[in-house]
Amino acid sequence: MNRSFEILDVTLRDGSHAMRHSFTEKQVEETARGLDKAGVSYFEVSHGDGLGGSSLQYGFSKVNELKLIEAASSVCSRAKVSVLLIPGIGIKDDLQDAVKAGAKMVRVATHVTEADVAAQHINLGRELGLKTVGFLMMAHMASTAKIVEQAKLFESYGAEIIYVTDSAGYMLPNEVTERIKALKENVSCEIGFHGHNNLSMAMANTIAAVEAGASYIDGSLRALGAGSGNTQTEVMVGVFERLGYNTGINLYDILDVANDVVAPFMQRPQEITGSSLILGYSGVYSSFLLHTQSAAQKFNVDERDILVELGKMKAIGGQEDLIFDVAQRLALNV
Ligand SMILES: C[C@H](O)CC(=O)C(=O)O
Ligand SMILES: [Mn+2]
Repeated sequence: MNRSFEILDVTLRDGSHAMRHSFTEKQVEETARGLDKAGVSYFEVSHGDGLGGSSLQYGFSKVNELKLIEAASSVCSRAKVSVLLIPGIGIKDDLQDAVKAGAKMVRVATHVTEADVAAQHINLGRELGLKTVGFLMMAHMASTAKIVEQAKLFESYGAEIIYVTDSAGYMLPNEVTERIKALKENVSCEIGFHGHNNLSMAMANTIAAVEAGASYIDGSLRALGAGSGNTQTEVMVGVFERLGYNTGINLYDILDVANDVVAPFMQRPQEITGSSLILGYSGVYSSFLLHTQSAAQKFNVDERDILVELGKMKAIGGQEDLIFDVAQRLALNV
């Protein structure tokens, strides 16, 4: 039986945020081997902020991501490695190097209103023969009409799949349904959805996305990802089987890699805490969580106040330095 949709696992990329970008080759190799055995078709490996993300602004990687991509690719017999690239953070050379290391898919990620910065990278993805995806981040910050407009740009550049990305874990199922349906009606690419669980909506939103026609869905093992984490891959396999879909993934095998490989290296349980809930409530980029915790500690202010303020300012990915500015202002009461 053909798969009803593809589950794309992002443990080794979104999980990099939760791991403070400290993945080792051994962790990556063992996770990749397990994902491959379980029947996952695509999984992502990069710094949490994509190729070239290792920096003072985002956090330095313990191990160069090209080595991690190589390690993952070397143990896969069926699964293909995807990489994330934010234009300007990652450059064309990074993508070419990632292909040499074994990448077979690129997801070119932009803020939801900035698809126009992705043309060159999407073109390059196609030229290199990669499965090429446009990934619209912080999708809650734009109207459905705007998302359709931006998706049409991605499509015109050659993207084969377009993602609605709930980076802040802010969206509710009806909002996901509306956006995915509109994309299905207005572009001919396949549609994907990437969720975060800050308001405990990741699974409900994922079901809404699939029922509205999404054919690529992101998840991570043990939910390892930014903020409260992503839709949990192994739980998705169970839930969608119960709903009558064919995920093509073996439930016991995916449980084994989640529990025997990923759980032991997690730095903390992936739960909804006060601060990670506020990310969703205020519409703040999930990967701001750990930076906010560091800033709150440094300036002795409440993490939640920083996040609420960032939400009001409509801060977006790439503005991580604002977190420290806000914490300092709160500390000085100015
Ligand atoms: C660079 C981001 O972490 C991409 C992502 O996973 C999201 O926006 O969510
Ligand atoms: Mn994410």
